[in-house]
Amino acid sequence: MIQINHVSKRFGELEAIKDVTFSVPKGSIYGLLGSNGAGKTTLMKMIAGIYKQNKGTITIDGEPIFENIKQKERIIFLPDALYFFPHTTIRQMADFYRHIYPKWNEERFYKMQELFPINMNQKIHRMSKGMQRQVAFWLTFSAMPDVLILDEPLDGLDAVMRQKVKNILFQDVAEREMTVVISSHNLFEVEDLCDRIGILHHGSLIIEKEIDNLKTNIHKVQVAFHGQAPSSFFQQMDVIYKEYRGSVLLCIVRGKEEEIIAHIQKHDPILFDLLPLTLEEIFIYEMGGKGYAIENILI
Ligand SMILES: Nc1ncnc2c1ncn2[C@@H]1O[C@H](COP(=O)(O)OP(=O)(O)OP(=O)(O)O)[C@@H](O)[C@H]1O
Repeated sequence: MIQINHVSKRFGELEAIKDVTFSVPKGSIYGLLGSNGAGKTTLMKMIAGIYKQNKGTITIDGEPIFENIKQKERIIFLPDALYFFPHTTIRQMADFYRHIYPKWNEERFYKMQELFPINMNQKIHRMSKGMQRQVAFWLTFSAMPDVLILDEPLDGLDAVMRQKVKNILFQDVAEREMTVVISSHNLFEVEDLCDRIGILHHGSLIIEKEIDNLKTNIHKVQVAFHGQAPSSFFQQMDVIYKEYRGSVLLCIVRGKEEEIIAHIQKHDPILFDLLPLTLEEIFIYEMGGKGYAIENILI
């Protein structure tokens, strides 16, 4: 279990993370979302023990992580910009990982050659960006971390390789209860991978929910009336966005599905549809509610 408790982080005058609290249960996948510069990488670097928070506590299975070698041997942080030692081969990097990570699994490393079709004696710096990312996953999965922190993890991988990596990730979460934190701007991927998400905005956690719960409380409504929508239509409904497309009114509404349907039907619409939102749409409208400009992007 990763526990983040009232954590703040400053860079000089900038408060990059402001009083953030959440937890990630063992054996689950947590998606960290947010606009550019929201603080995702900073938070992940603190969870990985690379940065020290100015306030609050971060623990993994009850123990603080910063400068804790025993804990760090259980964690791997895969940054968006990968780093390998210059001129090393995959085999040489694997030998390095074997000394660093006590749970390194040499048998798994060899077995994964079938999944990552790259010669292990090839020099990594000569490989393409996507191949280097494959190597990073190959080494990471062979190191058998208990906690895996992934910053924009699947960038640069082709569709087949993305699926292979996701399968191993799911397998490690299900079979050995690996705990994963992922940050990504690809919300379709996050939706597919994560059990729970947190949205960061200007360093604060503005939403923190299970993906399934997130979707049950926000809906897209398409409705039309004879003439304009009656003013009472907007009362008693938590409309977070609205836009007219000709005579059709498109709204994003917070609330329970059955209550929204009952309210709308009371107003005798000539057309009415209630549609689910994708995670990408939820992200856009929730961010809109926090002052992030979203005009005319209803999809
Ligand atoms: N080492 C640092 N020194 C000073 N400021 C920093 C440092 N690292 C990050 N910041 C600042 O902290 C804020 C959060 O940055 P961070 O990289 O955590 O955002 P992010 O959510 O990962 O963004 P993106 O989605 O664009 O990658 C930004 O304003 C950034 O300029």
